[in-house]
Amino acid sequence: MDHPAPGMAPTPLTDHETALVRAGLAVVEPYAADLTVYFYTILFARYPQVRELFPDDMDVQRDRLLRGLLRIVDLVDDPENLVRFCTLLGRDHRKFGALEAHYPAVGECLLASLARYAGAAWTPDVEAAWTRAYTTAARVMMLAAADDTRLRPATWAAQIVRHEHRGHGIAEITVRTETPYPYQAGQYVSMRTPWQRKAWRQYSPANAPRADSTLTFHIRAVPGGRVSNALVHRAAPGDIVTLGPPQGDMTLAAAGDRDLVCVAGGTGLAPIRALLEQAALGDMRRYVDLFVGARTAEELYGLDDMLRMAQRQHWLSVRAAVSHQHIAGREGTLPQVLREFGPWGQHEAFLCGPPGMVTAAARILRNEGVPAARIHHDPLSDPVLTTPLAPSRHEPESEYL
Ligand SMILES: NC(=O)C1=CN([C@@H]2O[C@H](COP(=O)(O)OP(=O)(O)OC[C@H]3O[C@@H](n4cnc5c(N)ncnc54)[C@H](O)[C@@H]3O)[C@@H](O)[C@H]2O)C=CC1
Repeated sequence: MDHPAPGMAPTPLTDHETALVRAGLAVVEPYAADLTVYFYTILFARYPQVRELFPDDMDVQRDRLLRGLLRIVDLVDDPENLVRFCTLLGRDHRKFGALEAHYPAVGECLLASLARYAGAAWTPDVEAAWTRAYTTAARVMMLAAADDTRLRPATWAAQIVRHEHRGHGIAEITVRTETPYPYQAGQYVSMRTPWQRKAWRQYSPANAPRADSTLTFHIRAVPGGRVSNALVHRAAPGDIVTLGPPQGDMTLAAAGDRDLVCVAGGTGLAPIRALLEQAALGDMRRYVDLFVGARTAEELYGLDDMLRMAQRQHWLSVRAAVSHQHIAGREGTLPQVLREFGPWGQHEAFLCGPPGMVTAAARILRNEGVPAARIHHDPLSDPVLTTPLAPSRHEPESEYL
């Protein structure tokens, strides 16, 4: 797990300032989509040199700004987690080429956008509280980025050394980094291709770290997904992709020594596979129940591999669930099948796959008495504006301003 550098703890906002920041956000929230368009318009008009840091197609980026902003506001009275989030965000922003000079520019345009949409609610007190919140977050990000510069590169070049189609638009792609890429099994990685140089997408390596600096990704081409389509249908051995720093807390270190229940939907098998490979390398003293789901039996692309692992590892049992096809003994959605087995109350859970599946499986586990802190998954891309502000203080953070 990444820890913030010492000495970064900001002076916490007072309760009054926190309330003002939250109240300000509540006023503009109904106009959030317009606000983010306005923000980028004035940012690029006032600081044209910043434009080149951003992708041509800004749709995903707008959503990320909101996500990051909401996260910061959510943590504004929780200095420890605020520092942790901003530290990761600052380190991750190195890959975009973010410089210290950009932070005041972003702050100025953000506050101007908030002021415009908050109208009369943008009082001097609200402005002062927002200025302090932004300055605090930006300062932590800048310090973290500067510290990180001394420790590791901003990005890693990786050459594709194997590219195999696994059917149903899924490719298994192995890359080798020029210099060692430090990550833990279960983490995810942002990647960019040579064809869309500003577009970064997240993928989880499907393997535990290897001595030969190779990583294998399972990537499904999704409709309109320019990066995933390029990786599946255009990329070939010899092409160079770029990796950003690893992220995510879904590692074995998070699991204590309890038995595990792992639920993997579609290509969500990747990080779960990495975790199990990592577990198999150690002295395994716990049991693992793995549920692998797909829409059709043909799409259970990684099942055989997992069944072979279960033959070698006595601690692993594997069950498959097929949701859109009648297959005796395997029919059902992952949440349904999960409910049939158990009990899971004493387990540590790792979930990965479509957000709807992860949410449904997490709900079942919670109902069985598994505390939220023992249910691990990467952040879900739920629509930001319908996400409540207050909960999930301990959810792994990852999103990118
Ligand atoms: N680190 C991460 O967070 C990773 C996340 N993923 C995500 O995993 C997903 C995989 O997509 P596909 O392979 O197309 O999966 P898919 O659409 O083929 O579905 C896989 C399984 O999830 C179930 N499922 C889908 N939606 C559900 C819902 N709303 N409720 C209950 N069960 C549901 C299906 O029945 C099936 O068993 C993508 O959303 C991808 O972004 C993939 C890899 C890593």
